[in-house]
Amino acid sequence: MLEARDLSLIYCNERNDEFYAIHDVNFFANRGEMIGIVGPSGSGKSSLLYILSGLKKPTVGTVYYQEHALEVMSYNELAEIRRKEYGFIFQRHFLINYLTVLDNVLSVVNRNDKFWRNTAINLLETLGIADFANQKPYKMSVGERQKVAIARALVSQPKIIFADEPTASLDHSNARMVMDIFASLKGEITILVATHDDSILDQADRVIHMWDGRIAKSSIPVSAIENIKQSNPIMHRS
Ligand SMILES: Nc1ncnc2c1ncn2[C@@H]1O[C@H](COP(=O)(O)OP(=O)(O)OP(=O)(O)O)[C@@H](O)[C@H]1O
Repeated sequence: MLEARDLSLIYCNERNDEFYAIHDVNFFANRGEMIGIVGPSGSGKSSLLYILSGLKKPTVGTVYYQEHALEVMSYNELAEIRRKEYGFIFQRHFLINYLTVLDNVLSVVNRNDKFWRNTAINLLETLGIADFANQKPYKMSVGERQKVAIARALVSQPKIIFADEPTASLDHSNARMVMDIFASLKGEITILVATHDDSILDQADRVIHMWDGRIAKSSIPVSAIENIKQSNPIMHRS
């Protein structure tokens, strides 16, 4: 569904030396997979998400969405894919402070359509913030605003969610709730979660570990191995 070949992203520092934010990365995500991207600060997690979603162009390499190279798409084609098929949760939430919470969530769909309004209200209820629907986001806590951003990413029923530190401002139980929501969506929706906290990724199908812009290793969480064993009697016996 999403594939990247030979990606590098090169910046220049103030002395004009080149350095690699992303270095020779190859990546694929199948439909419905939940993939964690972990690594320390500065290891390239956000850069990788931005490149995979077409928000940033790599210096080298190509990203393919459903086998179409993003680099040959027109600005409008790419914008259309981002609007209809991708959901984004950024580290900065980019909420619109003069709109209500409900209208922020509806800002990515047709806000006058009853179906989307009901979908948005259901999401706010699931996330425990329905009482804030008619409030402005600046009156809410950071964690509550993060949940609004999560509802906005999910409301259009995207095919892929790109989530950059989606639980960063949440306490443990709210982080768990958000990861449970993601886990309930995987299978249908592809979910990429960048985080420095790998403890939230126990329900991921795969975790890739970034280090200095490279994928240092890829691993499968223990719970995902258990699921594979249960669905595969030969593995289960061993
Ligand atoms: N616009 C930019 N100009 C120059 N360097 C940048 C730019 N954006 C990112 N970098 C550098 O690229 C490297 C990777 O950054 P990136 O934000 O992708 O890492 P990260 O793992 O997401 O970090 P964090 O967890 O702190 O968000 C870092 O060294 C960062 O300073």
